[in-house]
Amino acid sequence: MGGIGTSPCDLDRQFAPQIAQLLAAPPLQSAQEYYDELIRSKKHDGIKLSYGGKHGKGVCANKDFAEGDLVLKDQMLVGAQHSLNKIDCVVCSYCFRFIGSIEFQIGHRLYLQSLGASVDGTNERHCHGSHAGSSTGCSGATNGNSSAVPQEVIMSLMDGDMSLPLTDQFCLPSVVACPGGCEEQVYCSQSCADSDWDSYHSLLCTGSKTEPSRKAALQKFIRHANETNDIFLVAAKAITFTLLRSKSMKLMNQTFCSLWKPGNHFQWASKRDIDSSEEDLFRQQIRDLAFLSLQLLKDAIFDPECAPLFSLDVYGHIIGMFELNNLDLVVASPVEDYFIHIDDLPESEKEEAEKVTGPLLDALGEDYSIPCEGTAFFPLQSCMNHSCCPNAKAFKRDEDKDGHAVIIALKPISKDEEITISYIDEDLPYEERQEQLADYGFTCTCLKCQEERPV
Ligand SMILES: C[S@@+](CC[C@H](N)C(=O)[O-])C[C@H]1O[C@@H](n2cnc3c(N)ncnc32)[C@H](O)[C@@H]1O
Repeated sequence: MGGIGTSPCDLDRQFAPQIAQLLAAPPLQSAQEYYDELIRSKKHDGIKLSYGGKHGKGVCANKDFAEGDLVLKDQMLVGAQHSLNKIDCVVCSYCFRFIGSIEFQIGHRLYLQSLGASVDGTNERHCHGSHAGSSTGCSGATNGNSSAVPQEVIMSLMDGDMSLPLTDQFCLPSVVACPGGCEEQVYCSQSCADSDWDSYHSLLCTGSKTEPSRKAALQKFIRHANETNDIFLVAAKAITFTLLRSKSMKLMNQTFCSLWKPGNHFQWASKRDIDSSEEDLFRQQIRDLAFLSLQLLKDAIFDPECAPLFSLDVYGHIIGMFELNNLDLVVASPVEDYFIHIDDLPESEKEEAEKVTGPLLDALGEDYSIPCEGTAFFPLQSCMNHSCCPNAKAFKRDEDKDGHAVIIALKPISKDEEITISYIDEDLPYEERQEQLADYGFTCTCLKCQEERPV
């Protein structure tokens, strides 16, 4: 691993050939089989994958699209809400749809605000992704004043005893509990609860059904991730997702193939902000943090049959993929829609409604509209190559209420044309664009870059 010395992880040495195989570009045939099946099963008729283009894999149109058309709704393979964001939004832990009711969302937020609590039970709100280079931003700052609302009101909002005006127009799915009995995960339906259990959560649940020593180990792992970087929670999900599908090296390779991206090896974090003389030390610190996180995870769910999956090299690859690809999960808040609706009412109705809603809005503060935010890996979006003059973009519409990635055509796209998105702010000047794209391991040579490149 570059200039920072030998890996502290014994598994890296013990299983070097298997790890190399796991981290190598998947054979074309496996990749093709995987993506063809994904596109077929999810009925993504409008797109197809291209292999062996000048930037590796890419996504092409399988039909003509007009400007504004929906190109793709991509379901995440693995994702998680940011720890801190759990204070602001209660969402389904599988599909990330808001759940409960508008009253419950407001009551829950005011309740936690009144405790001044963070999600792991300590008394301070801390920022996830606190190390430099983390892609996880720090939202969840509340500037409201929950003490202005009596505790009884907060409790009756949470318990469903109090109804706010016109919330029947903003119905949310009711809350389904975790089958393992933990209070960390909640769902919008039994099918989401079951899918989450089968895909990841059966190995990560800290509920009463989990054996006590494993439960304690999991709690330690989760606490460490909450205190350092919650990207570790998503990485753990990627590992459990692979584990639950794989009981042999071959199966493990096939599953892991869906998570493979070029250029992500061993880059623990963005290098751009760091003075090169400090870089080795910095990278070592990040690696040590990840190693500790991995040890805690191993204490909880190690499976000797899939030992290479618990190597630091593999953990680093997964973290690198999430950090560098900046795969944001965003779901707009129905609480925002609700207050906008109240604000848009005819004056007399508005005045009446605001007698009840006004104090709650004041108590929530400016951040009343915070969306659900997290990190996710979207299997097809992540096959889209970059252009500084893209023909598509990720853009949620009003009707998109869950954690899917939604890709919309920015201009007409013809059948067989490559679909490109911009990984960065494409309006930045040429030099800044190239600097940011260097983190992704390439220099952009799109038409716009060719035109703007200084001679
Ligand atoms: C999210 S992946 C896109 C899919 C990728 N081509 C593949 O084969 O899986 C991002 C990686 O694709 C390559 N890539 C994407 N857009 C590119 C571009 N405009 N020029 C050069 N390489 C690009 C880079 O290796 C980048 O790190």
